[in-house]
Amino acid sequence: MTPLTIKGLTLGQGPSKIAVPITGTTANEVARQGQVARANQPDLVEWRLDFLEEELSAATIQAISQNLSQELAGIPIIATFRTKAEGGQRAISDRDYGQLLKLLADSQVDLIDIEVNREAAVVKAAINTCQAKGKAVIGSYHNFAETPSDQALHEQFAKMADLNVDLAKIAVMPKTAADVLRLMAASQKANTELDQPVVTMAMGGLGQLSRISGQLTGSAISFASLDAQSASAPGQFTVQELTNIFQIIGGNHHESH
Ligand SMILES: O=C1C[C@@](O)(C(=O)O)C[C@@H](O)[C@@H]1O
Repeated sequence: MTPLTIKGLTLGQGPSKIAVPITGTTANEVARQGQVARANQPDLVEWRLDFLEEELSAATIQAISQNLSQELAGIPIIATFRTKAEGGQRAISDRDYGQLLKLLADSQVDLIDIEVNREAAVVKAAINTCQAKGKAVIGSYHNFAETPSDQALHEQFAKMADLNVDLAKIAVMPKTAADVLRLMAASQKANTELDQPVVTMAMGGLGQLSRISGQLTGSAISFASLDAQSASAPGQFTVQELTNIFQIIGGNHHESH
């Protein structure tokens, strides 16, 4: 695995980095959450565009990303449109998804989340465009229903590696303790096999341990909500909680690899 450095922040080396999602439904609310996020000094901020109830025009994306980038003063920004099909707020056609990712490639964000299971041509073109514009691509796969088999998890990581993404992220829903442990083991294995850093989580209360065990699993980023009301996925700690936990357990040191 080769660590990835963005705006001076190195992912895949040292402690797991904390990303705070911004889930505002209006531009004003996004700006307000951006201010609160900055006060908490996270390593990264994730702008969840699927929460926005405005039209995702080029002008809107430019304006909001520029505002966030100024407000966050150097904190790297991830842009994510989590599609309904993968547990997000809004449905989108493959064509519109591809268009949106192109707009994001021209915006002020630093990393772009791309769901790798959309139409293959759309995914490939979007990855190329984003990387050509200097953005880091997070290949992502979310399963809100279950934890797929070990083989299926392996195949998802392999697909992301083939697509040459910059980070490979998998989030699953565990139904049993064994599912959580399988996800963590798949993460640890992928972390030793893939060239890119991995990001993994088992969602929900059952999966919470997976959000604080990056030193074992290699997960390079853990997502934590601004407050208990604005979680972007089940099982997230708040940023204050996660910061405290990482102070106690030493965050994440990759010496074991
Ligand atoms: O990919 C992820 C991970 C996540 O789903 C979580 O479970 O923390 C939260 C999302 O906002 C983010 O895009």
